[in-house]
Amino acid sequence: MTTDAASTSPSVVLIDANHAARLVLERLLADEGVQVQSFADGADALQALADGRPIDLVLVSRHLPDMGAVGVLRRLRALPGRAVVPVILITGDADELRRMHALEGGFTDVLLRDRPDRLQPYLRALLQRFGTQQRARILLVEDSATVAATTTEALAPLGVEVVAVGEAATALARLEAEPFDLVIIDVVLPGPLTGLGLLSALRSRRDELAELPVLAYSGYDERARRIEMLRRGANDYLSKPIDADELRARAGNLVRYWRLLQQVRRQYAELARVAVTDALTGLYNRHMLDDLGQRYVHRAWRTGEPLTVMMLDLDYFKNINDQYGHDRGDEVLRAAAQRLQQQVRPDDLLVRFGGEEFALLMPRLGMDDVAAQAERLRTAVAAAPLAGLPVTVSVGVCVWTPPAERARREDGFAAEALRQLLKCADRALYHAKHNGRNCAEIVPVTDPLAQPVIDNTGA
Ligand SMILES: Nc1nc2c(ncn2[C@@H]2O[C@H](COP(=O)(O)OP(=O)(O)OP(=O)(O)O)[C@@H](O)[C@H]2O)c(=O)[nH]1
Repeated sequence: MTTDAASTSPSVVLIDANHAARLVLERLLADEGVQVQSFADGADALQALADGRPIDLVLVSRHLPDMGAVGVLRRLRALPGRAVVPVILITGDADELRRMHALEGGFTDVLLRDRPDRLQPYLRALLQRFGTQQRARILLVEDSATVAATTTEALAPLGVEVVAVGEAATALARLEAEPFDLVIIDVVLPGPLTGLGLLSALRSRRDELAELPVLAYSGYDERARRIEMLRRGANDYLSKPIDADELRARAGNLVRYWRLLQQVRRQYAELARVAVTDALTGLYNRHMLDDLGQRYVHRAWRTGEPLTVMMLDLDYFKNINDQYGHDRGDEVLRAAAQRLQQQVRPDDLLVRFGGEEFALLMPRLGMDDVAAQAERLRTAVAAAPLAGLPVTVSVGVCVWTPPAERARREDGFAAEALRQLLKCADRALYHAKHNGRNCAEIVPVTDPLAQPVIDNTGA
């Protein structure tokens, strides 16, 4: 029986004389999205396998009407293009000795007939590999059109897209412009940039092309050349004439390695994002304030430009929770964060400091403008309801103007200065709350490392 399916799914040949067992396996394979060709005897199967179409896996039972599984394996290996296709022996009993025998005899693996479910992990791995390679793009850098054509043909069963270029400089331009998962480079190339030059150009970059997998190959199988390519950062090396099976296996490995690396990178970036983001409001959290805030302090010290630190705290927020529930309180917090975010400049740093309190760092904002800015933020919150409720905010502001004479500061200065500036803004906030809320209090500071004087606010 032959199941027609899209040529993009993996192909499995099943050879089993037992009709019922065949049906079970066919169903299992079809459920996994695999194309199945199944046969009841060895001769028919071998005849079908002789046509050279890509096959990803062969499953064969121990006893067939016309020959044993070992006979199928031996004849299969002699067919063109079938030297490395994985062949799994299906058997009713497999004690350790028999299993070892089968593996030594050349079978890839042994599976028990009454445990067809054991086949599933094998199939999943196959499908995963297949799925990964399907979408992969390979750049082939080869000056001979004939070799480029045969190499592209050899890679075809992987389901990858192969783009062939004849020169290293063109390759570099394509790599800069489009995403690829692997570069296959002929070591000897025409033009000023040889294969070795292209490899060095990639490895000396500062972007992710520096790590893009490179499979180098050459017709001159010199040990020294091979070692030099590997030393310069090639991930693998092949000698011409290229063995198509070996090329596919090596290229497939490198593509998988690259995909895995990309996946790990994406996960790492996501983790890093989550670590500095407040889940409720989407604003940066306090960790980010500690980290980025020190850079704001360094920049102010380096340039002499003022830095304003604000603490903004929603008024009587507990009442909102008590009266309307915690969920509504959350909605108000989200809306407040959004409202404030709309008011700040791109290089201001707004974070959720905790609870119903926000911190805002505004570089280059000095005493002349700070009152207007604080008032703008305060009125932005009070102007319209947040999540349907009237809300006001109190603002504590600390404005730091670095002195005209600035010596180099010791390590740890920025962290401590930031801490003091936040403390100062927090004390100003306390005054704003004390003075009736829905207002701003501003404190000027020249040296954040000296205890700031709070009581001379312009309140
Ligand atoms: N819904 C919600 N409430 C929170 C969250 N974090 C803190 N709170 C609540 O915010 C309230 C803060 O109350 P208080 O510190 O007494 O301050 P307040 O009621 O805003 O009063 P003043 O700041 O003095 O104007 C507490 O009830 C906390 O439980 C949160 O993530 N979601």
